[in-house]
Amino acid sequence: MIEVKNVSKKYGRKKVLHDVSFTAHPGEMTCLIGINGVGKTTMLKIITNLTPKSSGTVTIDGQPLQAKSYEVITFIPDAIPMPPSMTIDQAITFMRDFYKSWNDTRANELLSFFKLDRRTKISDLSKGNTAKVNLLLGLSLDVKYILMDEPFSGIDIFSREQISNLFSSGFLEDRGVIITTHEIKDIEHLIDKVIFLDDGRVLKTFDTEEMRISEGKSIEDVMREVYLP
Ligand SMILES: Nc1ncnc2c1ncn2[C@@H]1O[C@H](COP(=O)(O)OP(=O)(O)OP(=O)(O)O)[C@@H](O)[C@H]1O
Repeated sequence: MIEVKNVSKKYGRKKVLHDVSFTAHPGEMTCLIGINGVGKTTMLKIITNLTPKSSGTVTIDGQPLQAKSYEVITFIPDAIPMPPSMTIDQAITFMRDFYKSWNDTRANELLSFFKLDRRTKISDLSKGNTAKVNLLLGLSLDVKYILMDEPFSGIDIFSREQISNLFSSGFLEDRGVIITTHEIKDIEHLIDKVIFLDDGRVLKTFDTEEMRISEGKSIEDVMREVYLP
C-alpha cells in the first residue's frame, strides 16, 4: 500500500499542497482528480521522491522510499522523457539497460497492442503515438505500483480509447495504479478510488463502487456536487 500522510509542499513561499493524506492499494486504480494547477503532478513527484516534500510522510508497503524502491514503483510523466532523435527501439534498449525490472515480453506485447514500429523515431510519432510509447516504457517495468500523470492529455479520441482499452485488458494485472486527470470520461469505469483535490487540499475521497451502491452516483455526479455546489 502507498500511504500519504499529512503531506504539505511549498515552492518558495507558495504552499501548493496542504496536509494531504490518502492511501492507494495494489490491484486498484486510484485517481487524483482536479483542475490544472491544484497539485496533482507535485503529489506524484513527492511519492517518487522526484521533488522533496515540506512535511508529512510517504510510505510504500510500510517503508519510506529508498533507492531500491525504484524496483517496485515507477512514475510515468505526462511527456516522454526520451530524446526525440531516439527510435522506439533505442528507447527500449535504454530502459532495458537501466532497469532490472524491465520486461521485454511485455514491451513486445505493448508494441503489437499499439501497432507501433520500433524503428520509428520519437520525433516522427504523432502526439497519440508518443503518449503510447511513453506508457509502453513505463508499463514494461515489472513494478508493483505505477504512477501516471495525465496519460490522456492532449491526444485524440481514438488514442484515448485504445489506452483505456489497454487499462481494462489485464495489462495492469494486480498492480496498484495512481493516475491523475482532469477528465475522467474515458476511464471512469476503471477507477476504484477517487481523491478530489482543490487548491492543494483533499476535498473528498471515496470508493467508486460503494458510492454507486450506496448513493447511486457516478464520479461525474459527485464531481458536480463537489466542484459546483
Ligand atoms: N518547480 C516549481 N516551482 C514553483 N512552482 C511550481 C513548480 N512546480 C509546480 N509549481 C506550482 O505548483 C502548483 C501545482 O502544480 P502541479 O503541476 O503539481 O499541478 P497539477 O494539478 O499537476 O496541474 P496540471 O494539471 O496543469 O499539470 C502550480 O501553481 C504550479 O505553478
